[in-house]
Amino acid sequence: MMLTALSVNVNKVALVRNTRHLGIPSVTRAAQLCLEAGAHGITVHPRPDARHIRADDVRELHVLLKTSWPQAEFNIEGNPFHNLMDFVRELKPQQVTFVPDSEGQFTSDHGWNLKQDAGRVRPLIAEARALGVRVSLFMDADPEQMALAKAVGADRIELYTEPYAAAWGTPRQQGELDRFAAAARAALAAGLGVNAGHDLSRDNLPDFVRAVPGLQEVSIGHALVADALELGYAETVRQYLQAIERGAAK
Ligand SMILES: CC(=O)[C@@H](O)[C@H](O)COP(=O)(O)O
Ligand SMILES: NCC(=O)COP(=O)(O)O
Repeated sequence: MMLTALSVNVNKVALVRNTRHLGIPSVTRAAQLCLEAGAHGITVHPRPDARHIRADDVRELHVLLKTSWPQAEFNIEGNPFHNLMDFVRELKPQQVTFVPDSEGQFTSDHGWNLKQDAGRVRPLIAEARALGVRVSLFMDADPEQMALAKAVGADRIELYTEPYAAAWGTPRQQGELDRFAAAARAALAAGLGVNAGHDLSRDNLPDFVRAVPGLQEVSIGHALVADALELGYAETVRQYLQAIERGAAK
């Protein structure tokens, strides 16, 4: 059975770093320690307002991965109509994740509506793929949109998991898991790979991994960095990898 890859999102390391002009905590050192502990990749979301990840962080992480971690994946997220495509053209990461966020948005909180956006994103997906970059579309758990994601040229979708995370541990949990499983099945049936992310944690991860078929990658940042403040990066990554393994176990 395929093991779900863990991609660590280091946005929040950059957020703390940006509150002083001292360069600490280091984003590249956080990535190094997470990769040494077994993380399969690094994710960044260089928002246009540079509230956390800055262009220099993206370039330095690209060099770190290329020189020291060639088997690890670099996943750059963002809105392709803002600053994202400049990074895709310059760095050609293994994966780009198109996220329909507005410039000042508090955080990502919805997926694409391809019934209205397909025509706009199609050429940018084609451009990224022509550069050899895998394209993932940030999507709500809506089975109807999955065939559209395939038709517009995406390789994968990333399921926006906040609704599941908010339901975890409540009577709504199973209903949300069923909804996400149905969306994943629709994505797989359409020939798409399945990623997931947003508000995933070491507590809610096992149930999600167990319920959602074909889950290739989870990208996790906020909760993981919060845990690393208590446990350190290495122990935290170890516990997140264990959480994935617990979910994958029969
Ligand atoms: C797309 C998504 O759900 C997250 O990867 C996003 O990067 C979160 O952004 P913030 O870290 O700015 O909340
Ligand atoms: N795509 C999700 C991601 O990269 C991190 O989201 P979060 O764990 O910070 O909510």
